[in-house]
Amino acid sequence: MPPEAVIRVSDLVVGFGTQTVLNHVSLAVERGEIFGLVGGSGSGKSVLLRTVIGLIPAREGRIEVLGTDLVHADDSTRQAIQKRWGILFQQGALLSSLTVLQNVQFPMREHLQLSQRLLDEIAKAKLDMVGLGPTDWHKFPSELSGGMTKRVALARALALDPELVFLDEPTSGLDPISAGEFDELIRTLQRTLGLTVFMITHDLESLYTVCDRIGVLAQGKLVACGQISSMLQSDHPWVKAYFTGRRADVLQRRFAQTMS
Ligand SMILES: Nc1ncnc2c1ncn2[C@@H]1O[C@H](COP(=O)(O)OP(=O)(O)OP(=O)(O)O)[C@@H](O)[C@H]1O
Repeated sequence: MPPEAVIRVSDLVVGFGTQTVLNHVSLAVERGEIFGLVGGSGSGKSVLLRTVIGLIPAREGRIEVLGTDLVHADDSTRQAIQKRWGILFQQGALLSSLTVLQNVQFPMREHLQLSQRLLDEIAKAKLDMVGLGPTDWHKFPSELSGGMTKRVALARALALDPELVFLDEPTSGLDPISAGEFDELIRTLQRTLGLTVFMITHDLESLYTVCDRIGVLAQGKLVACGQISSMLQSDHPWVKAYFTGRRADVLQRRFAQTMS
């Protein structure tokens, strides 16, 4: 049986005014994989993610998520699908007036009717999953480090037990050790919870270590899509420069060792 696509984007065209940002982009993200989307600054990665989750309208094309055509879906169908995904926005986007625990409970309050005791229990369990404990429960976002903020945002993204999570540059702004730990956390959660992950990243290390497949956007098109090994063989100038440039050297050697 062919793998099941959790996200299927076909011939997508998105633009603003006279600018076409995505020009007939097609891609599929399979169930259970970690798909990394990469591309130069301004290449349309965030626009693609925002269009898939319904924040930006498509001019043409088809977007299917979890088997539902979202371009033509009515509000209630769309809301039912939205409950099945979680999103980690770039800066964490925590509500500054709410504590860590309350931030994680926020989506549950919106979508579920649970007692306060149950909300507390679930939120604490989600925070435990991302490595945060009782000393962090009652802190406000301003009292958190960058890494902790990302962890709280991830716990919130997991609040409704999603099948699919969207991560917008999950390791940006983290030092290399924290970024590595966060990558490991994503991988562990993806395996234990059976998640499908769609993530935008600039982080080469993440692309090498956690992504099962990678898609590359350039000039409004998906110019490469596949495993890291196919990125290393690509003739596209941007893909070549990105994956085989000097910065990529150490990772490439490490990758070659693991493959031999
Ligand atoms: N709401 C908007 N209105 C008008 N233009 C927009 C809007 N959002 C994005 N754009 C334009 O779309 C293009 C792609 O932007 P996008 O944010 O998707 O880039 P990106 O690949 O995510 O970049 P980065 O890696 O720097 O975050 C840019 O030219 C940007 O100016």
